[in-house]
Amino acid sequence: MGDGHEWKIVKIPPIVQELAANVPEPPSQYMVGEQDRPAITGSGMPEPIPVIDLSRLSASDDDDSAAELAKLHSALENWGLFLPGFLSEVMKVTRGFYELPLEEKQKYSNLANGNEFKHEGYGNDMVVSEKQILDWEITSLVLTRLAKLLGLREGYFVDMFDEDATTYARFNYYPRCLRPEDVLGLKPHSDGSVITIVSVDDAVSGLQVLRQGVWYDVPVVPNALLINMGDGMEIMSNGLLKSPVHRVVTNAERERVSVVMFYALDPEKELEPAPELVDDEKRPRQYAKMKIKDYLSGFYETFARGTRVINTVKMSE
Ligand SMILES: O=C(O)CCC(=O)C(=O)O
Ligand SMILES: [Fe+2]
Repeated sequence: MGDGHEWKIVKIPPIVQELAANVPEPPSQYMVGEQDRPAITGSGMPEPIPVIDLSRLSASDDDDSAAELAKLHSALENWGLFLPGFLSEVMKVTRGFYELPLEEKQKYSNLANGNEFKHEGYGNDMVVSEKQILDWEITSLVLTRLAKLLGLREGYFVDMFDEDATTYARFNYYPRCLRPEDVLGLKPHSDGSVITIVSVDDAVSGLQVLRQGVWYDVPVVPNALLINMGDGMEIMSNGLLKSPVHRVVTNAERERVSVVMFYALDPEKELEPAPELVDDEKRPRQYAKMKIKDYLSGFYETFARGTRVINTVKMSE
């Protein structure tokens, strides 16, 4: 995750997109073992993944926002993720951003030191940046509400994202695969971020989430975003919020894409439960302290082996 770590790659695999274009059947190393075979369609849902209205969530303290906060709480307890009622929200946040006073908007300026042009930021040529800022606006709103939900100071999580915090975008492309029952698009994992925003393919499903040992399909909602908790949030919340294990199955008929924004902390910072959420009697500390950059380097290694780095910092009961 852009932490400057260099990876020793044992063998460089072929680019899957090229492979898919040239060979009809996936080679054997892409086939998962018998016990890991993906059921291409997940099980029927015990209840739908909630759609949360972010504008209600941000309303001043009234019944509406309390009800929405309760809904968010149960979404995260049950799924670790939720769908923000999105399109109208983006319009609102966009409008809100442009309505900010000039000096506020210029905090996001695409000019460094007043004269060096950056690719991202507010200014005359603001192409990529708009979405980035909106994503961050949404992320900080959610982080504020999560802090409140956990009984922390509202700015608790937002303030942890200092200027060295890393935002990392991943563009996933899953080619068509003739053996979807044998080949996964993305192995089961939880994200190493604090929070992740996913813009999923608006037509092709594939993302599945694990809940109590059962895989469920995350439904395709056109133009929707999906927000999920990452390991950083599970650790900082001392396990009160869970970072869901998810995977992507392949599809024999259609290719699929997704764009994922991971919000992670400064690699030099330590990751550990918020002291306010640790209580030696009622809720002992569940995770040991670890430097973010060590966590992230462990992340890639354990991901490659199909295990979870979070298990390495879990305290034994
Ligand atoms: O493709 C997706 O829907 C999810 C991708 C994902 O989980 C990831 O990139 O970490
Ligand atoms: Fe993920």
